[in-house]
Amino acid sequence: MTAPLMTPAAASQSSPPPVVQVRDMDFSYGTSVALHDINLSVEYHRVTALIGPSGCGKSTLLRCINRMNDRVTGARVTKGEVLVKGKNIHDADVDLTQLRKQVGMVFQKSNPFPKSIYENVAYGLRIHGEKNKSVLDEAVERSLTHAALWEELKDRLHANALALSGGQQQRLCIARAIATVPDVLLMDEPCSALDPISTLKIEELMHQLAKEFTVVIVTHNMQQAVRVSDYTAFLHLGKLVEFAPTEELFTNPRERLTESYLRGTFS
Ligand SMILES: Nc1ncnc2c1ncn2[C@@H]1O[C@H](COP(=O)(O)OP(=O)(O)OP(=O)(O)O)[C@@H](O)[C@H]1O
Repeated sequence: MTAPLMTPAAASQSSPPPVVQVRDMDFSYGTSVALHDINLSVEYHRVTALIGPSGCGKSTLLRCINRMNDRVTGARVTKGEVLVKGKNIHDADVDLTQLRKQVGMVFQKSNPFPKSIYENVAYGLRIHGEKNKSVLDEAVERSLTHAALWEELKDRLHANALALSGGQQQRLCIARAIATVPDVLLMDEPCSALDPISTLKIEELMHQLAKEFTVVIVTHNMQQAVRVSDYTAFLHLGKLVEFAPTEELFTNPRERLTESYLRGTFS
């Protein structure tokens, strides 16, 4: 007897759940609502881009994934939930340091510490108690390799990170963020302060990084979203208007609002 074919429902049951799930989430800064009823699923080992006009809530949504908004007085999720690997990140037993190890972040402006290249990358492991030199050495080499910096920097690991170029500093920040092997890497306009060549290097890195991690990137640059991402979410006025595979969203958007944003004909 031949085995019955798997139904689509059974097939979807066997695939892993998304690494990040935002469900029915509202978010406010004090009394000002910044995000309304957001639903977003981020798949493992994919690059997901958040796009939309200035002030639509891209960075706020990104920072909800590792509770970076907790630093802002009065900022809070007022409805819904955010799950990382199935765990609600607002549960009372969530340790913020562990969460930010699991969900690393790279900012718009590179922010290396005024320490050596080696110490910048080893930092996250050290604060989690790692003292073994060979473990640290291995993590520094692995992370700099993933950030396409090892060959450039391996002979000057003890030089001050602030002496690096802007593009190298940003790749060093990527190396620092991945040294603790996060599940998810959040990138908030990581190329906006960089020249075209440094931007290209970081864009080239993204697909490599997604082999090991899951990447969520905020970008103002629609062409960059097309070049680097597998999925794109378009936000407008705090609402997630459309979320789809990038090629589909850019070539055949379902929503008129998405289409007019892509065409640059917003009224
Ligand atoms: N720290 C804050 N306190 C109060 N309101 C804030 C804060 N940060 C952002 N907002 C507000 O929340 C809304 C969304 O801002 P956010 O920075 O998330 O948008 P964005 O799409 O990332 O914008 P941009 O593309 O200009 O960076 C805006 O109305 C903004 O003014």
